[in-house]
Amino acid sequence: MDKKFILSLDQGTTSSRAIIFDHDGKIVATSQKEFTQIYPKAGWVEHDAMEIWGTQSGVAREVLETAGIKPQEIAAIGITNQRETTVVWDKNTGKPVYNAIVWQCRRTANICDDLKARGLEEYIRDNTGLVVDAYFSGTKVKWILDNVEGAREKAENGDLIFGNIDTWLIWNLTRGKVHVTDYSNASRTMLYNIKELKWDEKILAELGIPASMLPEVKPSSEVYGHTDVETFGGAEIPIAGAAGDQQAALFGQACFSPGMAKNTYGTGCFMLMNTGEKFVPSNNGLLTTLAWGVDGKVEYALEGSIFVAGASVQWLRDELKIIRDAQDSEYLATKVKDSNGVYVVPAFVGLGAPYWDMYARGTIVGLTRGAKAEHLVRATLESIAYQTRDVLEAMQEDSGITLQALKVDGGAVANNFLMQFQSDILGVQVDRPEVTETTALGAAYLAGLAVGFWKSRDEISNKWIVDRSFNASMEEEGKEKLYSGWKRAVERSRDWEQE
Ligand SMILES: Nc1ncnc2c1ncn2[C@@H]1O[C@H](COP(=O)(O)OP(=O)(O)O)[C@@H](O)[C@H]1O
Ligand SMILES: O=P(O)(O)OC[C@H](O)CO
Repeated sequence: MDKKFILSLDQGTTSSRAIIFDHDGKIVATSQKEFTQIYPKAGWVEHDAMEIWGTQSGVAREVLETAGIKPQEIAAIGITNQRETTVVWDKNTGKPVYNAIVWQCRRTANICDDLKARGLEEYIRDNTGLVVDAYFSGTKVKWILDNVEGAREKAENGDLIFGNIDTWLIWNLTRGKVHVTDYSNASRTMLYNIKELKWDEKILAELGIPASMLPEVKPSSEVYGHTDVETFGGAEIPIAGAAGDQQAALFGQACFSPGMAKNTYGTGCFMLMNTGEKFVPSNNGLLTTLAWGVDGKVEYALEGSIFVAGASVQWLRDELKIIRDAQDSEYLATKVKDSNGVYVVPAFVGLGAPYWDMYARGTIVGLTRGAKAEHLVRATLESIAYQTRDVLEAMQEDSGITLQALKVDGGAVANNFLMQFQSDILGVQVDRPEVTETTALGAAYLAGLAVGFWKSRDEISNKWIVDRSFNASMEEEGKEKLYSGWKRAVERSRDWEQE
């Protein structure tokens, strides 16, 4: 049977998605399911790893059925995932010993403080490219070993294994045959030495994590194994690519040359710039990370990680209940001419780049008696654009490159008000491509390249098509005044949580 499609599995923070792409890189069918967000305490975030597997395998089967495509027509599967989120499971039973600890979770802030107090910050930055923060997987693994009864003993006996969501999905898709990750995901653990390309023994020892728990690190475009015969009605489909969702989006946006950058607006917002085969350290609060391993080499990226972007729109919808749907935010924001001096700093889980403040918390400032729900909605959307300016400035400083245009993608780029305000506040053109599911597309490209479905990155670059460009039209003085208000608001949010 002709293999005409690639199936991409995009396991995000709030939903599991399966998308089928054709040879033109166009979406043929999509299936998506949201899953439970678990908040056991303030600042803690968990997912049920079995629910993640259940929803992800469910949407994969569903998308094939609804599109009327047989599993035998799928040339390969590509995996992309929310990064850093940590699963530890028993390799004999396949059962997680604890809920997945999500990248946003702040419970390990004290473990991070301890690493800093022991003087490890510089070593970790130089060797993993990361700042010491509860964001990354390493301290989450330690927390599980320290807090789940019997876990440390089992881990030391070699019974427990660790993985981010890519590893967890590949393990389940192959029914426990394959325990791997790719370079991009490994680089988010704070356990992987991105210069020497190996697990870092010193950090593992400092955190007390047995090396036997760790997956084998592989290129991002390679056949890791095949799906178990029972998963997709008898077909053994090659699993041929994997990358963390932000790196996959960089690939899907065809940012293949040094200096090319994209910003993805999902739950959080993540700006990545390709820096080629060079490890570029940051002096301005960004991360250095592995973009991918492809064609026998690894490439690096600079990253600005913003923890809360679209999630703040979900907060307006689910907690404040002032919008019914994320897309209502655009209509409400445009009903007022400005935010009336209101700033929302959505530091619900602390602040990521460039501030790295685990103790910052959400703040609303500038309220007056005339402040309306519309102003709050507008200020929330504007906060996404301001945070992006914070990281763009850091990135231009670190790379020495002034961006002429920014490629954007992710769920929230559907919001035209946000995109226009983004361009205005940056003073940079914002380019939205036709396919905004760039994360899934990047994973599809990685898998397709591994099995010869696509031949080269050049072939892929030619498929990138712009849908709409937004051009900056705000005058300089007004723009700078608004931005300086944001900087003052951020200061108010900092160092708040005292636990
Ligand atoms: N029209 C919109 N305006 C603003 N935010 C939106 C809009 N549509 C979706 N979003 C936000 O985008 C996010 C979903 O984007 P998605 O790329 O699917 O995220 P993730 O992969 O993190 O789950 C949600 O947080 C949602 O609130
Ligand atoms: O689920 P997303 O798309 O918000 O991505 C989450 C990031 O991978 C966290 O690092």
